[in-house]
Amino acid sequence: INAVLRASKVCQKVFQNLVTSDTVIKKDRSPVTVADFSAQAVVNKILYESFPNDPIVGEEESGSLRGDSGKELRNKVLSLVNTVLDTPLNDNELLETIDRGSFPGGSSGRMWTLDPIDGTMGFLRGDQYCIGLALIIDGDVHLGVLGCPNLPVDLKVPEGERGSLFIAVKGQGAFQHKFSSTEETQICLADISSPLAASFCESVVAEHSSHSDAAKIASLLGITKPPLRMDSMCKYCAVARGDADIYLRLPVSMDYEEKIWDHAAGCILIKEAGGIISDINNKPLDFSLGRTLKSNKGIVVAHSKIHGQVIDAVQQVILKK
Ligand SMILES: Nc1ncnc2c1ncn2[C@@H]1O[C@H](COP(=O)(O)O)[C@@H](O)[C@H]1OP(=O)(O)O
Ligand SMILES: [Mg+2]
Ligand SMILES: [Mg+2]
Ligand SMILES: [Mg+2]
Repeated sequence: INAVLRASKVCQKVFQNLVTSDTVIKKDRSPVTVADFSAQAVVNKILYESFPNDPIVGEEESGSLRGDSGKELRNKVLSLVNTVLDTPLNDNELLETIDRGSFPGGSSGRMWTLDPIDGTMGFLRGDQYCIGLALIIDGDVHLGVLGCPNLPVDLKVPEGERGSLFIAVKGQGAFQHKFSSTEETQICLADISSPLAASFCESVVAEHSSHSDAAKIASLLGITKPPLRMDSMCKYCAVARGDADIYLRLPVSMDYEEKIWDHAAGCILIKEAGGIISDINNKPLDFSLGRTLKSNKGIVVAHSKIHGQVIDAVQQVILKK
């Protein structure tokens, strides 16, 4: 929790200092690059202090921070990281710390998986993004922490306080608290018995999840509410606390392999909040095969009472293609 909150703070600082309307209009990704590396360094360093022997499957690697060509970026990252760490890092320690995330994954032992910023498009727009961390033991997710700096504490009060943290521990339930307090409330999916009344959420970016297939599935299920479009793993958080009932991630290209850091923390959050998570073929997500979910395609999340009906509709639409 400490690691995710400090990484969230780093991302917020980057946004305040570096992201201007100019960077967004020019589609300049440099602020998010600084934030990606800084957040991964912060989480990896804090994990190392408590669990020096645990390997980490992290999204980023230090290549573009090395040498003369990486000096400017490296210096930006280093000074940012050292504003939130208790013991400062030097150049070499920074690179080593980031590259502690290079573990290839697999089916045995303990490992962490980290997405230092999920939802880069949302980050740059000032919308939703997430720092996602999960502990996997023998291929099974045991713990997930998701930091959502821009997610309203209550989605029904969109102008209210932002900054929501989500925690799930296997067998212990799912919880939310505000960034500004440590008081936890238990969360669960909205109770729903028919897809007719459901609302669904999906990616903002249509290249990540087919909006047209989702519209057909919604129509088959009789869903009339418009989709809640949101970047990042915040979609898992929204469904887990009942802001929406279904999360559809429908493959656009058949060769894309989902990454484990994009789903591990969300997966346990959904299960502990009483939901079902599978791929589009109703197969459980398999986190034991390396850095990607190579045996799965897409994601379907829903309350256990309607997940089967959602899968039937997904199958009808996908098979027809
Ligand atoms: N073709 C794709 N299909 C599904 N997800 C993708 C695809 N390309 C990239 N992504 C990943 O989708 C995530 C964002 O999802 P969302 O749109 O729901 O916010 C990112 O982690 C991004 O990975 P990457 O970091 O490699 O760009
Ligand atoms: Mg991601
Ligand atoms: Mg990322
Ligand atoms: Mg990325």
